[in-house]
Amino acid sequence: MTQHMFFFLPAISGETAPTIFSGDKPMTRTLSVALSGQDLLNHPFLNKGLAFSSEERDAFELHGLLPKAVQTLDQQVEAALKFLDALPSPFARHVHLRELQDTNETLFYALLTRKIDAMLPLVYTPTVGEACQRFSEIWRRPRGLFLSYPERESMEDILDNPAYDDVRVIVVTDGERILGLGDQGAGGMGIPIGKLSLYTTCAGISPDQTLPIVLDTGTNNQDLLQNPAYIGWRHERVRGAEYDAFIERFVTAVQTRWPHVALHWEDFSGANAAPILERYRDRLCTFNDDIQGTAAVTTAAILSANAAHDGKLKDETIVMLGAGSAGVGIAKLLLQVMLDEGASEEDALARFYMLDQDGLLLDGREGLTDGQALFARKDWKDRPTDFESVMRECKASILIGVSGVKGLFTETIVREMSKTCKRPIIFPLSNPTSHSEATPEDIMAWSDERALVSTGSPFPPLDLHGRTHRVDQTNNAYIFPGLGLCLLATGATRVTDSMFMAAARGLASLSPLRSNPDGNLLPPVTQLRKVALAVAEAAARQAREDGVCPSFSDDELLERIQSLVWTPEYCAYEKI
Ligand SMILES: NC(=O)c1ccc[n+]([C@@H]2O[C@H](COP(=O)([O-])OP(=O)(O)OC[C@H]3O[C@@H](n4cnc5c(N)ncnc54)[C@H](O)[C@@H]3O)[C@@H](O)[C@H]2O)c1
Ligand SMILES: O=C(O)C[C@H](O)C(=O)O
Ligand SMILES: [Mn+2]
Repeated sequence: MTQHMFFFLPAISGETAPTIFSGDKPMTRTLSVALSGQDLLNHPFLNKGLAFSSEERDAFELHGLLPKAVQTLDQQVEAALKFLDALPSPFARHVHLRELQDTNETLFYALLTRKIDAMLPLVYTPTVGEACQRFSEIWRRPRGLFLSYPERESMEDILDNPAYDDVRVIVVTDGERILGLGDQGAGGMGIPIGKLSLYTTCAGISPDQTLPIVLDTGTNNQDLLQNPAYIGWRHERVRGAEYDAFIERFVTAVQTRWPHVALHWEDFSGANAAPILERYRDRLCTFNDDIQGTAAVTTAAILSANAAHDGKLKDETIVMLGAGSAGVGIAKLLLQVMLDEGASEEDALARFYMLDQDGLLLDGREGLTDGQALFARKDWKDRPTDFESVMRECKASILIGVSGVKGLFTETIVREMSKTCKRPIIFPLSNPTSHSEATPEDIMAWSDERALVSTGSPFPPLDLHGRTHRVDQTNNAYIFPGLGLCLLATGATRVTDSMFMAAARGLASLSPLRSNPDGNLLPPVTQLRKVALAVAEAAARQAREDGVCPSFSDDELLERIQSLVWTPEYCAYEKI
């Protein structure tokens, strides 16, 4: 494995990680590089393809290996876009983009940053879902780490590789709950790769500081177990004490290897996500994106809707369809907003109706988690608990879908809600597109175009009152890149819930609806870079307030955030 082949600028101060570029514009600078020939071309972070100048081709023994033409990054981007355009499907485009990522990261990120609205659905939701399902077909070369249960004794040695010395942020999954697509085993690797490419695209975190990890603890997906081409550990999932010990060993190994790393958990099952977060959140700098990131973006969208008509959340009635990681996470943050607005806990809790696949959560139901028990109704004895009946009786003003099940927001449900609510807020947040609780088009038709709609996956724009209206994507992609940037910039030792609240308020402050009554709840994905910086700044101030990072001045915080931002541009190379 190659290692230490390039030098970085010194850290600006304290524990800030080394960066290659400073500020939002790349500095014209020269990088000292030790690799040459095939090794240099095979290094995705250093490879420039045809953009190596003729002097560099002399110095790095590239003549003959490259065809004669010399191209600029702009020309490469144009050529790549043309090629992508001609491919037959989003899946084919995803596969090609992944290949670009593994061969020339600068070009890959130049494409993503310049064409984020077109690229996001290809490298991320929804196409990444299909990529996880078909991961065994498309696996080509190593990226990130597969830490499998049978190889647990070697985990520390695997992490010890000097190639990972600069890692500052890890996204880890065990692949058990991939979007709404269930258990994808080792194929779940698509998700950490996709999430981390957004850390770089949106927040400018240098790709060499990121590490995607799959904890391969088996799979209960029978199709995968029976597929001779399956790339993962062909074994049923490890459970109970053995699973917990494996997670414990992983966290300890990570903490020993990188004491200041930010550890992001993603797409664990509902049964494991919250307990893991509770176990480790006071031990290291860690968060669960499905619980906390989702809560923050949803809260931001709802705060934006409320602000538009001077409403208060404590006066809304919320139905949450889905009582797992996302459902409980969102409800807890919304509850905090109501408490901040001055509601009593009792009054605030009375505003929530949370349902799962067995209907309304009722006090005393067996098997409720602590999070679910908090929202279980005490006042619903002997009444029907199915979704339709609850909707008929509770007069909801906000309906959130995090069930992972397509089509649950039926015409009856939406019409019922629209009877008693002038501007129903309806968010089918389940991913990917095929698992959305309803389409925006249907919701608008069934609500006489009165609903405020937002989805988890991207949907095409709507034609509303003769105008084109962008569909908001309430996806945690609006939060985690900026939060990660905050953690790296501040060196925060812990991630507090109030940092997610601050992130939500920071994002809500950018809502187009604030200045335009017909505007969207959230800024467009083309502004995700700006969003990440705003989220990072808001969360960083809160981290300081919460005492989980040094008490930097506002200027220092901003400088530390901005100094981390890596921009995908080539720099000149000189031979060491
Ligand atoms: N938009 C976003 O940013 C975002 C973020 C996180 C999760 N999600 C989506 O939310 C969904 C759930 O994720 P999660 O992490 O909470 O999963 P989870 O497995 O922890 O929870 C799923 C919940 O849905 C319930 N459910 C299943 N079938 C149901 C039915 N027919 N009716 C009512 N409830 C039903 C389950 O009982 C469970 O409570 C997934 O589709 C995921 O893609 C979206
Ligand atoms: O991955 C996404 O698009 C959002 C979310 O984390 C999910 O699990 O659906
Ligand atoms: Mn997720």
